[in-house]
Amino acid sequence: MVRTLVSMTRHHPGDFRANLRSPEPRAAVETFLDVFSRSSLTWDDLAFVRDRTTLPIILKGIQRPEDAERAVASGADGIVVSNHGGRQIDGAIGALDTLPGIVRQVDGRVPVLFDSGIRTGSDILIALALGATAVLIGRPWVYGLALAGTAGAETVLRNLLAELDIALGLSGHASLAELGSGSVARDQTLHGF
Ligand SMILES: Cc1cc2nc3c(=O)[nH]c(=O)nc-3n(C[C@H](O)[C@H](O)[C@H](O)COP(=O)(O)O)c2cc1C
Repeated sequence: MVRTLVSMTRHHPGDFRANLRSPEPRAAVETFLDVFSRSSLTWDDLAFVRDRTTLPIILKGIQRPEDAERAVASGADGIVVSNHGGRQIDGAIGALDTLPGIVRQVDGRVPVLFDSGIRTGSDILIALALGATAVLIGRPWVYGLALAGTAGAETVLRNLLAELDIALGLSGHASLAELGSGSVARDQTLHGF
């Protein structure tokens, strides 16, 4: 089943049928790597793209301060701290846990956007307090879209903004500008916070 699903994500019906007919089924992990990894891509490719466009380049999926540094050094105009939906590997570090270290490393040189699990206004507040320049929403607005089309997506976003207002007020902040690492508390023994 895994092999079938992965094959379908390639949008190559021919490959899909060929895989089904294969007398030697490939290991799921081998197929996964074949589909999702491009071992030929390196950081030099980012510099190559940078040299050829004046469009902003925002690099998504950053999880380590070292990679954030390389992204900035390679000319990225911003980064997105993200765990890609957390569905690629069990036990991966939570994106929020990586945020403070990356924010420290980037030190304001480029915007640090954040996604992964933003579901409520409090989630937005926490990410901004930990230094995100802004947050991105992945699945929630898609759920709204599925339920009620454009109006559903709008409702999801309006609810998030309303919740953010309430969370700000209830936590004693008059505006987003007042948010900082002192706005949130956390077990100091974890992840070097
Ligand atoms: C169906 C689906 C496909 C995705 N495909 C990609 C992808 O190709 N590249 C990527 O960087 N992130 C991908 N993501 C991750 C999202 O861009 C986003 O980082 C993630 O869903 C976390 O945000 P959320 O928790 O608000 O959904 C995908 C997410 C979903 C649900």
